[in-house]
Amino acid sequence: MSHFSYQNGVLHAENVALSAIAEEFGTPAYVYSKATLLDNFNGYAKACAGRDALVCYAMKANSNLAVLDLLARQGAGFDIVSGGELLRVIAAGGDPRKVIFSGVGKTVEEMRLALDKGVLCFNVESIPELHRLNEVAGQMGKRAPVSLRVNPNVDAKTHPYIATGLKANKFGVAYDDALDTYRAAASLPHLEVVGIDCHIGSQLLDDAPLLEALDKLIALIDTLAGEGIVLHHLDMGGGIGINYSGEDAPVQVGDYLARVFERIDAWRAEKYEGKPIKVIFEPGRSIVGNAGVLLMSVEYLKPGEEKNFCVVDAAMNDMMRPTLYEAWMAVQPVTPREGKALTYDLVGPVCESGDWLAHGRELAVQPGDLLAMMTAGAYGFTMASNYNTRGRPAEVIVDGDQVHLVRRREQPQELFALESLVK
Ligand SMILES: Cc1ncc(COP(=O)(O)O)c(C=O)c1O
Ligand SMILES: N[C@@H](CCCC[NH3+])C(=O)O
Repeated sequence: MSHFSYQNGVLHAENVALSAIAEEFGTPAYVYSKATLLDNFNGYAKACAGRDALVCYAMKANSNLAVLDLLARQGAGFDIVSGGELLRVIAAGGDPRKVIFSGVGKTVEEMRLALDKGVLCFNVESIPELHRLNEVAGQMGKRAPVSLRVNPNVDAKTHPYIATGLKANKFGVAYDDALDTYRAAASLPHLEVVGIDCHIGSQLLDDAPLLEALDKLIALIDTLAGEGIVLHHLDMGGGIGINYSGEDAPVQVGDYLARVFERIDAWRAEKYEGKPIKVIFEPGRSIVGNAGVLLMSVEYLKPGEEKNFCVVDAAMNDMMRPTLYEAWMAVQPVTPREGKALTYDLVGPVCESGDWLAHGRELAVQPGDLLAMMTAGAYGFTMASNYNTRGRPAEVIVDGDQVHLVRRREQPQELFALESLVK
């Protein structure tokens, strides 16, 4: 459930009017609802209660330290894809022993850092990566815990740019090569094979492809067990979608997890005398997506013969999803006004024709009005850039009637502070 609602004609985050936040912190600004964030995490935690299961929040979706801290305090682990993300987890008070390290391009330095901090597992994506990790662990006198990211070749039925589980994608080890890759991993002295994982794509509305992937992983675990390679955990990745349009009907997290556990329990009962296997999930979007909005102001209205443009102070550098995926994001006035609505393209000040946030929206607006892009908490700020020397937005967390500035707006001078002139 999301805690953004109209109260007395003004859009609120929990008990705080977004207009008050705009006045205090300026726009554009990302505003997050703590209650929504925790509700979403607790949806996973409840479905996992009493089981050997770990929810490793995929922090690429939103890695603000305050968000990580709130989730760590609920017991979350983290799915990371860089050494930088690991340092964020630690800075936020998260436990590295609950960290899963994913990604196709881990560097030697990143492997060293992760081994030194004692992460739970490396999700390895290729044979060369296995060899590099074996070497680095050997130099450090350690054994690296390893899971193979298997690419189960199932169609996630999502936008091609965010599907990851097909043969054509760069991710993971091909299903048909997985057995040989496990044998290679098991033969390396400084690796300890502990698990298996997959992540087939993002914004999945239906869990059928995920369950299909699960069946394939189960079959592989059985084959491996037959060879004496016994796995201790099964990581389903992330991918559960959210309702962007008001009409998307994503599978409920509780229902999906129940179906996963039902299959796993039946399989373990039949083949392993009921001995459980640890289950890991790596959700990102379904934890933070509907917990955030991007608050912006209308700068100019430009009526035209072909199109009307509503120029706002947020842009593609603040929120990439429309430009990158042609993603449809809901936009709502903070204080809806009476009067004639026009059809607008919502665009930012960046010098690119691709700088748009929404196309063809019916809006009754005037310059100075506030708009909120809804469901913007995931892959919003984390994908923001400084293009056009634009400072990235402030980030604010609302908790009931309290407002916390959790990242201040970047100032222009900070954007070139690392640069120097040719001597
Ligand atoms: C390896 C991995 N795990 C988890 C996630 C989180 O996915 P989502 O935000 O769709 O839950 C991603 C991103 O798609 C990912 O690449
Ligand atoms: N960033 C993407 C999802 C990619 C997920 C990362 N593997 C989005 O906004 O939808």
